[in-house]
Amino acid sequence: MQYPLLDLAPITRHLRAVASSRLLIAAVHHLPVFECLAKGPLSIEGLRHQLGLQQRPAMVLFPALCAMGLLAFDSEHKLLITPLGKYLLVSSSPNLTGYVGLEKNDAGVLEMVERLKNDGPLDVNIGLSYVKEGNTASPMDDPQSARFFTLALAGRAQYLSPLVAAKLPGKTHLLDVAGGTGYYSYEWLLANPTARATVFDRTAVLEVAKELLDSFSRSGRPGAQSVKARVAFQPGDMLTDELPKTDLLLAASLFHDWPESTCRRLAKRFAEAIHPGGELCVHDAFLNDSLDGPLAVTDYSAMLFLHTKGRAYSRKEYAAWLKEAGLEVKEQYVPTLMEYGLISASKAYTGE
Ligand SMILES: C[S@@+](CC[C@H](N)C(=O)[O-])C[C@H]1O[C@@H](n2cnc3c(N)ncnc32)[C@H](O)[C@@H]1O
Repeated sequence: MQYPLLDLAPITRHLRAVASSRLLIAAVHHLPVFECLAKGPLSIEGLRHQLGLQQRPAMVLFPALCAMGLLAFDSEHKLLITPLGKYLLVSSSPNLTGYVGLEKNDAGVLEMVERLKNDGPLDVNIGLSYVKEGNTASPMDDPQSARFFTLALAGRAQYLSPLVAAKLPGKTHLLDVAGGTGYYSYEWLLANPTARATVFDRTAVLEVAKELLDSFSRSGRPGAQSVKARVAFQPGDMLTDELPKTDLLLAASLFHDWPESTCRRLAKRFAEAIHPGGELCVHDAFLNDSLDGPLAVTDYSAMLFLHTKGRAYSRKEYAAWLKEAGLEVKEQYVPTLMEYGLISASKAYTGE
């Protein structure tokens, strides 16, 4: 790779923008967001109730409309329509509602509307990408689709992992939960030549990770050959199985696949797996604490909403779960690239 790295964010921004276009059309033509607010500002909860939306779709839609400059928060943290957003009211003359409605019956828009209204697909037995929960069949357990979804993330992980590895602390053992390709572990082991790592994921995903480790070891990069013997692959269910104890736990692009209640549960499970003095690092893209952007992340959140059980969260939301799990959250935010960054939290020594 060439250094300094070129930020690939423009590519993912364009990719994700389609999901937020669908949010915009849905908000104007299928959920009367602007008409509801025409009577005056409403709290998030107030607007959510008027629209009949559950929490997750509301927290995908409202921040996105703020990031687009169409809604904003007033001094009482109520949502209002901005001067730009007023052009999406049928009572405004002129307005762009007709123009925005050209694609209102597009299949992708209708799918977004269904998922917004229902907080996910109508058929709850549809296997969602990157998610394995309970007895519902998951594409991550089917060899063919697990390979497809895992390899789809390989380029991003391969590109970001040297940067992430350089910013992670040096410890003796890394637990890469839901590690996918395992690239974050391989790069971290290259940077920490005596450390070990465990990649924890579903069996079918780990089959792909093992092949990628083989190529990584044979890449000819100095030290790469020594990495293979220091990696363990552990198949399992991170929601129910006991996790190996570790002094550094990485949760890369993981929490955003899950609803808030599961994120809380995961934070607790991860905190339990960390030795006193150890650290938990989250590599992800974060909403502003004010929940009104940035646009690149609200676009991403719309895409995550369509394909997983999650959405993008703010650093404040992560901090609350990690604190609740007994960890000490660090103030520092370490940006990487492609809108991602690292936040971390440590587990206090017990003094034993
Ligand atoms: C979005 S991918 C992230 C992969 C990797 N951390 C990365 O950043 O490239 C989420 C991963 O979570 C794994 N996963 C989902 N549900 C799981 C579960 N219940 N137990 C273990 N792994 C799970 C998936 O198989 C997938 O590899």
